[in-house]
Amino acid sequence: MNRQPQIVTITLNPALDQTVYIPNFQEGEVNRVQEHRIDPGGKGINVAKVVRALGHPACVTGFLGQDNSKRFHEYFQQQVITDCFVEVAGAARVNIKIVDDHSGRVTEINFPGLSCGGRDREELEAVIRNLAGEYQWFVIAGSLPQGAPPDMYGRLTGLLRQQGARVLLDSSGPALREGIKAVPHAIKPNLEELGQLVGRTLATEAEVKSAVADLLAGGIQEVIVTIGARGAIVADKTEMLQVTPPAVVANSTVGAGDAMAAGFVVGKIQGLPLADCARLGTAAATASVVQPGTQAGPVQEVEKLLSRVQVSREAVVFK
Ligand SMILES: Nc1ncnc2c1ncn2[C@@H]1O[C@H](COP(=O)(O)OP(=O)(O)OP(=O)(O)O)[C@@H](O)[C@H]1O
Ligand SMILES: O=P(O)(O)OC[C@@]1(O)O[C@H](CO)[C@@H](O)[C@@H]1O
Repeated sequence: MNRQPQIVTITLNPALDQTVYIPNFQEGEVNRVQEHRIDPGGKGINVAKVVRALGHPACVTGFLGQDNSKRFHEYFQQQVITDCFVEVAGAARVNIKIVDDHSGRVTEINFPGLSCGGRDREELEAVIRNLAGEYQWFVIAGSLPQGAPPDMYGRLTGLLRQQGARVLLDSSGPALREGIKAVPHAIKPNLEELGQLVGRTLATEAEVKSAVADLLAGGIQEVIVTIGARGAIVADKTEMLQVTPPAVVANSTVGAGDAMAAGFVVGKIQGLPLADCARLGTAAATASVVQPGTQAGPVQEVEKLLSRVQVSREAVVFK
């Protein structure tokens, strides 16, 4: 079988991200919205939009709710993203992202989202089995919909691995804990998610490195730990790198982690070494942070940022 180096992303619980800009947002007070926008999102969909912005083909699958699926289908058509979503009853959630442009703080309100049943899951597995025969890299990302068993990502990862595909898993809580039992090729937790996964607080560089080393020893090939504006630790069996983004004025940090995953996987399919995958991921993440709402940065911006990303074997993230 001649597999294409296309990236398929799996989003079981998509969202319309409603980003509201409120200067000096005050909890418990009346707050007035200055600007707002809505973007089709959910982690896997965000990964696909960045993959496309970087000039690579992307295919998306997962569940969409039939009551508002049109909005997503139209978006995929506009962005020239191959659309293999399975429709289920209901509507994708609307997640609220409150950006305080004075402090730069983002408050996220994420709803539980779609519900799926056994038939829905069977239909999706059939779609994914077909795609696995054709494509090589899969990014499974985000929370599980209601009704999905906690080991659903583990099951999908196992199915994809059996067919020789590579999986990057980006989730949190029980979905991530159960998912890694199927040993995905790579994972991309943020610092908090990594702490929850290993069951300990990770405050120092040594603590993070030891958690990463434990995961690599368990068979995961690449681990990316994102730490917001401070950057990321990116590791495989041979090296552990620290990557710092250039200082930028953030417009919305929502989806920055998804952009990092997208750039990293694009680097992998281009056959780049780990340091360059980390650099491309970080440049894509930084470019997305500058954009309003949950959007990809343009490829020209990513290219300009590449040389300003610092990749080091020394302690730069926790210095
Ligand atoms: N304020 C910022 N300025 C520059 N780069 C940033 C900023 N915030 C995040 N980044 C970049 O984005 C990457 C991912 O950020 P972060 O750790 O916030 O991801 P995340 O928590 O997984 O995000 P999400 O779940 O919203 O996608 C970081 O490693 C960094 O390179
Ligand atoms: O509730 P989940 O599935 O964990 O995260 C959903 C979400 O916050 O993740 C994306 C940013 O990474 C947003 O587009 C979306 O609203």
